[in-house]
Amino acid sequence: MTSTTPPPVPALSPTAAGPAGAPPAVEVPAVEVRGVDQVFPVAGGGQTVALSGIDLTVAPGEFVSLIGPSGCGKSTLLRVVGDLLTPTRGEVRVFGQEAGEARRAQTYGIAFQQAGLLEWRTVAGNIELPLQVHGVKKKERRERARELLELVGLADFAGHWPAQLSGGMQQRVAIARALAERPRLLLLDEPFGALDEMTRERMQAELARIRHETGTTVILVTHSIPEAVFLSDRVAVMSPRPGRITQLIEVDLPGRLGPPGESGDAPSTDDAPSADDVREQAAFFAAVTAVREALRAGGPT
Ligand SMILES: Nc1ncnc2c1ncn2[C@@H]1O[C@H](COP(=O)(O)OP(=O)(O)OP(=O)(O)O)[C@@H](O)[C@H]1O
Repeated sequence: MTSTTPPPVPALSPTAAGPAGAPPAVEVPAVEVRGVDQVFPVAGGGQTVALSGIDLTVAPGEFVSLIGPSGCGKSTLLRVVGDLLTPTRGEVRVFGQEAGEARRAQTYGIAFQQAGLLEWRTVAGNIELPLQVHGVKKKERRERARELLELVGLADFAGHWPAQLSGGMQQRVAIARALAERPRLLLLDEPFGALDEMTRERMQAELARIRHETGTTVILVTHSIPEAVFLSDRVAVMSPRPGRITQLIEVDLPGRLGPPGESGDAPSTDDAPSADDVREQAAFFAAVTAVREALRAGGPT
């Protein structure tokens, strides 16, 4: 006899629960990329198909890395998300807005491999620049720059000139500047690519902490498998050109710092395992292997 017991009603997740009687509130993704192609014309005729049929959804507060062989379109995809490039086909929405609207609403913070600091402005002056451009009053700018310098561990360097800082310190200033307007989405293109290995690992730990403290959604372009695994909730593996996302690999490292309030077994920044401990976990090596195999399966790197 067939059971007539109704299936259990699934518990509503906090994001799906609306007020009594109201339809459930659906969480708006931080980023939605649908069917994006990017084609560049080539001088003398012809074209380069940089991206083909890209679909990607990033949840609020999530950290996603883009990894793939050189020239596969990682930076192009980041630029499309950041409205620095209009896709040939397809659609991008950022926190429910069309990408151009999101840019005008100052949703983005962007940092690239070169820190790109203005040599004639002090460290604090560089961080204040986007605020100044948008008319924020001097006192408020000073206060925000002070907070950000604290956040990136450069509280004593406000009055220094960029040329007086190491590469790693300059990159921290660039990240502080990208965070100045409290963006909901941080786009990072190889921000640690020019740094030596030790500095790079330290910066990765800093970025994990900054993300944990600010709750910012992050998309990172990187060539480094361990970097992607250390930082990301998911790693998007891309094929050689034309770039497609061939696999999305979830990374779950016990106790690692995650978004605010979701730090796994780690109750606070102080009690979280050290970055070195995270990098020595079996789960870390397993995720590195999974990404490496996905890259190999996608074609030559
Ligand atoms: N503005 C442009 N005009 C023409 N072609 C471009 C342009 N930007 C990128 N491309 C081409 O698109 C392809 C993807 O470039 P992109 O820089 O996105 O790759 P990538 O994966 O970030 O590379 P890398 O890892 O080497 O930095 C490359 O073939 C590149 O030459």
